[in-house]
Amino acid sequence: MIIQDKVAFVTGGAQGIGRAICKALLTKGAKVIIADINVTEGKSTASEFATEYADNVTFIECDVTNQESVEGIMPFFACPSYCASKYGIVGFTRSIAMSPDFDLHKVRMNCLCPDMVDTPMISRFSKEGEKKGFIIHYDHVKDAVKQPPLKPPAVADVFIDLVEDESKNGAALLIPRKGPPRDIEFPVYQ
Ligand SMILES: NC(=O)C1=CN([C@@H]2O[C@H](COP(=O)(O)OP(=O)(O)OC[C@H]3O[C@@H](n4cnc5c(N)ncnc54)[C@H](O)[C@@H]3O)[C@@H](O)[C@H]2O)C=CC1
Ligand SMILES: CCCCCC(=O)/C=C/C=C\C/C=C\C/C=C\CCCC(=O)O
Repeated sequence: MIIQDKVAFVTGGAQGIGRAICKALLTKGAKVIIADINVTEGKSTASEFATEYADNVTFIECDVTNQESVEGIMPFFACPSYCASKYGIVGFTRSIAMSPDFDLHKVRMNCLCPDMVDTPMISRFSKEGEKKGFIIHYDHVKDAVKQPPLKPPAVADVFIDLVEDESKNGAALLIPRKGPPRDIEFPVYQ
């Protein structure tokens, strides 16, 4: 798909991975709606981008859930409920992608499954995060957390590739901390 002049609705676009995706889309000439539950951060991000991209960016308040993760394909003992919600998104995405309605709407459904990304969210992988109930068994996970995380623009680059590649529908793309992104291969059940 050619991104220039398309309208993109980016949920969670005020900060972190969503913000990097907004920036990548604006760079490609899209008109971007930053949709986020955090009005202060959303307005601030929109006005910052508007200095360079003027009328191509706008903010609206919006409450939605949920974006995909590596935890949608691999179990993780430190946050089982979070992990379960991510498995759910993979199943939902692949189910919609194979719908017979696809021939009518032609909307492709794919998901990105990044490993840990350097955003405010990863502060939850800490002793403090454990005290607040975001994770459990911090002492068993802290070494994994020490490896350098991905940077949000690296995830946004893979997102742009996925949007531009019209051959992809129902894909789940793993973005590891080391090495190139790759398609997850799912077992075929007949
Ligand atoms: N940071 C990481 O290591 C990874 C994050 N993810 C997933 O990617 C997504 C984004 O994560 P980050 O950018 O790290 O998080 P973040 O916490 O930095 O940013 C999340 C953004 O979403 C907004 N938001 C939260 N709840 C919302 C709702 N109900 N409706 C609309 N907007 C809402 C927040 O206000 C914030 O602007 C999350 O679903 C996260 O689980 C996936 C893999 C790795
Ligand atoms: C090695 C771990 C790879 C982790 C990839 C990932 O998805 C990173 C997530 C970062 C933080 C998640 C930590 C805890 C999640 C627990 C609760 C989430 C609550 C959701 C919310 O809306 O607040």
